[in-house]
Amino acid sequence: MANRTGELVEAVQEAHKLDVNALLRYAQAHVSGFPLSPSKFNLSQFGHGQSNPTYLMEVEAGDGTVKRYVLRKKPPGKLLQSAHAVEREFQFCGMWIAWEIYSLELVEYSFSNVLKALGDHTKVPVPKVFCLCNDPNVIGTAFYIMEFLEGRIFVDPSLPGVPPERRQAIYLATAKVLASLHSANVDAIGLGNYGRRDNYCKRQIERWFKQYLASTSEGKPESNPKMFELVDWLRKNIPPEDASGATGGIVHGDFRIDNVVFHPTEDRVIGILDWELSTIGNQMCDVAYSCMPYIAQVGLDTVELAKGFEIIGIPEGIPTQAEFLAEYCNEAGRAWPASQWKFYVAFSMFRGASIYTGVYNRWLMGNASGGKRAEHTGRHANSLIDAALAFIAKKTVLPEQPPSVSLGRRQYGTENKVQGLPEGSGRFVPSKKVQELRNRLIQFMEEHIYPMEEEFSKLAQSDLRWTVHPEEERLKVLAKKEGLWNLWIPFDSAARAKELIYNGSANTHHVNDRFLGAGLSNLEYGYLCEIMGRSLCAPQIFNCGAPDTGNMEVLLRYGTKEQLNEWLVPLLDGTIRSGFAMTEPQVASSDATNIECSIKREGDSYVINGTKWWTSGAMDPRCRILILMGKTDFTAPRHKQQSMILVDIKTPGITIKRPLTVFGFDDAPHGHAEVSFDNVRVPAKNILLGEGRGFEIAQGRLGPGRLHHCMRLIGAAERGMQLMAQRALNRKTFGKYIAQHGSFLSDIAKCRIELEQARLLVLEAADQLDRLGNKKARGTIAMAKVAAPNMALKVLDMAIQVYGGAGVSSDTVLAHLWAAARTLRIADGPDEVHLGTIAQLELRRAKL
Ligand SMILES: Cc1cc2nc3c(=O)[nH]c(=O)nc-3n(C[C@H](O)[C@H](O)[C@H](O)COP(=O)(O)OP(=O)(O)OC[C@H]3O[C@@H](n4cnc5c(N)ncnc54)[C@H](O)[C@@H]3O)c2cc1C
Repeated sequence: MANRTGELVEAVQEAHKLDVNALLRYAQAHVSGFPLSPSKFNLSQFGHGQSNPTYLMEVEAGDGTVKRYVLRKKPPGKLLQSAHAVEREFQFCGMWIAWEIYSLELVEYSFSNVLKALGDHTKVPVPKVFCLCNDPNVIGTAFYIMEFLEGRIFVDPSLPGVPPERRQAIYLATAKVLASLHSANVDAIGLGNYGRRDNYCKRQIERWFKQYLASTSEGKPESNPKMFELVDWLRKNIPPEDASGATGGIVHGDFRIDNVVFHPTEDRVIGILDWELSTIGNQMCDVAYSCMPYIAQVGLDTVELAKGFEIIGIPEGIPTQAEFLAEYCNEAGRAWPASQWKFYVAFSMFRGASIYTGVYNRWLMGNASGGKRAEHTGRHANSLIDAALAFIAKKTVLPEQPPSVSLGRRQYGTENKVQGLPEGSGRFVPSKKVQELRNRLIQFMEEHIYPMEEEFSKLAQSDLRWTVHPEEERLKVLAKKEGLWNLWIPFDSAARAKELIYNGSANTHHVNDRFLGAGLSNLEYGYLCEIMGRSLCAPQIFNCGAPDTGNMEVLLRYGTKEQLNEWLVPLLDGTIRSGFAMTEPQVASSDATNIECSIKREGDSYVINGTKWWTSGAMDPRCRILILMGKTDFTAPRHKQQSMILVDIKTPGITIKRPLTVFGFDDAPHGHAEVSFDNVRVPAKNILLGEGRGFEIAQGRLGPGRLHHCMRLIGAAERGMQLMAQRALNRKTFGKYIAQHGSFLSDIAKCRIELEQARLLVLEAADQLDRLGNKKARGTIAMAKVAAPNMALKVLDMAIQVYGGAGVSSDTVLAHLWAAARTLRIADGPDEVHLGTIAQLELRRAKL
């Protein structure tokens, strides 16, 4: 939830009280338009995020109008013994810390000049500064009075309570406004002498290291040898652009989302606050610092360093770090910083560690301005040093290139143009990279998969039906080798997996980058998934089958590191398979609030009781893990009763009761099982995300995973078209090839029209999913889910018709493809539910 700027105030703290009369006199003399004989004057203090005491001045003029101003002053705290040092307050990652700055004269309140220059000469949104008072005799310290901005401040970077699509807009607006600040021409606006552009980081490393040494000298907290290691690395890895000043310009110094004021209702920035640390320097430091929520979060009120979004999962709607950066780079015209990113992030953490050590030292001496809240800062400093070193040790910290399909569908830099659509191409034409993968996939299908279909089908109808054909495993190894493995993984999920699985895991010796797909967007995968859909046995050979992809996506998004290592790694490797157990025979499960399976906490375990059916994949001998949805609290609000939990299929109390059949097909060896759970006890740590989060996970799971069915249905229909045309060109009835009969020509043409319509809709849905996220794309996804199976059924039915008796037999793949397509009018959520979604959106639009 955002806080209104006017609601962030509280009574003035005792230590920050000031001479109100003196203040009023000064304001009347120096602030133009300030009421001269106010009937009321109220002073309150902002409680959040103010490095220096900041007050709201509310003045009621004689005519009853109320004017609001903001006053900001230096803190009253004790000065350090050094003649040059002054104590200031500074926030790092959302909380208060005290910060010492040497050489105050470098920045002595001259930031008000920056605000003025930016306000007068650029479009960078900054509050107007009305006056600056350097005379400590007025209210005890220097201060300035500026415009009060009525708007919203997002105190928590995870934006709780904000709808996902707005989270995206808020982050992108933040990236944009930082870019606009960094684009200001300092020479043209008279700030050329505000600081030095070159060697900023070099100077800062020495300054903060000196500070660290001063805070850890004899009789003070012990120094951490790892800090020396970190400094050594930083000194050796300063990017060349730092020396040249190529990335030099205005640096805000404390640029975070909660130092930005948003418009009261629109997701645009109306002001950047807290300019005390601004200077001229290397702007990439601002950029890295603004990305800290993705990497690590610390605060005075927390004992431990909290993990960043890239580790714990990015809240829905918030762009990935790469997307946020891509937006910034695009707007600021900056090169993609992949090769320097380690340095800038590590530098941010190093600076934080030095600051925290200083605060801790003062806390031990009894004069930290954060009071008791500063007691954990020593630990934070060491955690930051550890985090910085761990970050440096990572294999990759950013993709080599910015996301090819960014949130705004933009291209970043000329070198990336080749990744986009070829010149003059249409909207839905695959890029060269995708086209190349597609060709390889088609070749693989022709050489290895279609020829094996009959063989696989024979085994599936034999007594050995619930065993795996050895050729299937051999083809999986081949697909891995050819880079056609796990292509479904969206690039952002791959980045998270890399982070969580590869770094420091013991269980990854056999897993490498090949297991994380080809860095594709959902749209790009759409062109490939379609090809796999031409054969029922293909998706598994490429490790792209349902329900594994949906389950892997759940683990990628919501699993803990331990869960990922135990279950996701073997799933990505294709050595085990999984099931998703939600549907129950006794209740209408298209409305998942009906489900009755109970998940009850008992000590360190959860105990599961209930019956599930249509648990696809549970018959497979390789199936090891089920994601089960049940209720942890039958009394909670309707959508908070459900939870998801990981269940090892071998747990006592689980009985696979029977395989279900679809029009007689049991889909062996994969199968769809009825499964009973009788006092099944699983460790409490197996819960996903937490109790009551089941629906939230289901939303995440059902987006991309379910669109895969639509993509495959396009492929199934293409297979139908191809078989239909071949048959019609080769078989004669009543003296003519079927293809010469007028009715056939009309039918096949209509099938083609419907197929192309559905394909475009599916691609559009995938594209919207990439650009807008699950929620905003839901209308188009719902349309695709209705259109694709209905179209495929029509085309396959027509192909079956052309094949006559052979069509309804199992001698061709058509009957099985048709049966599978028919289930998807139900299994992927009944048509009626999707139609309901589409209709609701339509009516909502009409009401606007
Ligand atoms: C081949 C196959 C594989 C499956 N795999 C899995 C799996 O792996 N895991 C899993 O948990 N489940 C799976 N399912 C189950 C599937 O998700 C459910 O069948 C589906 O959600 C519908 O639930 P239900 O069968 O209880 O039908 P019900 O909820 O009883 O619905 C029956 C019918 O009611 C009507 N209806 C429902 N809602 C509305 C509405 N809002 N407006 C108008 N009419 C409505 C529709 O005609 C619908 O078909 C699979 C099903 C099949 C056929």
